[in-house]
Amino acid sequence: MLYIKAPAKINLTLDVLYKRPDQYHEVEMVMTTVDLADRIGLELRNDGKIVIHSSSGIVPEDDRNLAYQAAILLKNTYNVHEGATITIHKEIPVAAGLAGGSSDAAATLRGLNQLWNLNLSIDTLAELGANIGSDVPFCVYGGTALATGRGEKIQPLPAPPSCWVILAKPRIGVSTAKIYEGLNLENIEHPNTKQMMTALENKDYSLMCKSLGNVLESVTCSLYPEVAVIKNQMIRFGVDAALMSGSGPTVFGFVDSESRLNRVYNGLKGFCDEVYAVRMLGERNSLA
Ligand SMILES: C[C@@](CO)(OP(=O)(O)O)[C@H](O)COP(=O)(O)OP(=O)(O)OC[C@H]1O[C@@H](n2ccc(N)nc2=O)[C@H](O)[C@@H]1O
Ligand SMILES: Nc1ncnc2c1ncn2[C@@H]1O[C@H](COP(=O)(O)OP(=O)(O)O)[C@@H](O)[C@H]1O
Repeated sequence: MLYIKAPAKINLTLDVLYKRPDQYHEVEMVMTTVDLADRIGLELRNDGKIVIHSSSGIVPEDDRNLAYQAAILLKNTYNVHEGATITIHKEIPVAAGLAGGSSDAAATLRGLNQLWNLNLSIDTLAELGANIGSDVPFCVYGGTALATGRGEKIQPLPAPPSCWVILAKPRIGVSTAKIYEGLNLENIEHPNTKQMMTALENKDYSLMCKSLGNVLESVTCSLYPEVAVIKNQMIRFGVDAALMSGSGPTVFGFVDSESRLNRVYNGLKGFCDEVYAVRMLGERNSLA
């Protein structure tokens, strides 16, 4: 059995520039992986089938599963005769703004590349992954990157300064399409992407905290007020900065001391059942 780690991502910035004729939005996002990860087990099958097992009751085990779609795409594109049993040990909350499904698809591409001895480059896998979803190419590379286009154009960035990340997910799932649809393009407060990139280059923690911004946050908060409630609680318990990730509803906060981490974590645990304290992974090569 081959095991591959599929980490969650957070969006340090998420900006929307305009709506494209293909109905996607042109975005500019600084993304980074965090150490909250699904584990994907891959086993070779000689009957050519792709079979999915998932530890989560809510993730589909059929062709709606993004890992299944990734495997079929790779198999058909490269005319592979073998199959695979793909076991997904789910740790990343589903429909949370943390790219769990995209990361499972990306890990499947990386893992099957090994299992089926395809010797494809990481760039080829990322290009293929764009057919599954906009966040899949970033997840193929991992680490920290600027994502543009509809999210599939990836430019590597330096790892963020070291700190703790607290994630809290209210008990709702959010549809990404619905949140993008709700965005009023006439009235956007754009985050300062360049400033965030400078913060990463200089490993400047306080500038990173100041530069966080996500144009989808107000859309999700107006549909689901509990997201704003969690963000305010996080700030009240003492994080240095907090932001919603992706289309939500997960909110993340940063602290740079362990004593404050414990205070925030325990405070949030009092009224939110899905709270995680993790490290950023930061670098591309941390995807063993
Ligand atoms: C918002 C983000 C930020 O990282 O993440 P999540 O909240 O999903 O984690 C991403 O842009 C989500 O990427 P992903 O979840 O892969 O989206 P896709 O499957 O490609 O698209 C789902 C739907 O979202 C909308 N969409 C997505 C990407 C984009 N640049 N513009 C869009 O308008 C479209 O309506 C599309 O049909
Ligand atoms: N392997 C998978 N893990 C999680 N969700 C999946 C997977 N495959 C398909 N999905 C579906 O993708 C949708 C989005 O899930 P997810 O990727 O967790 O969220 P997000 O896009 O907010 O980061 C869910 O409706 C879920 O049913």
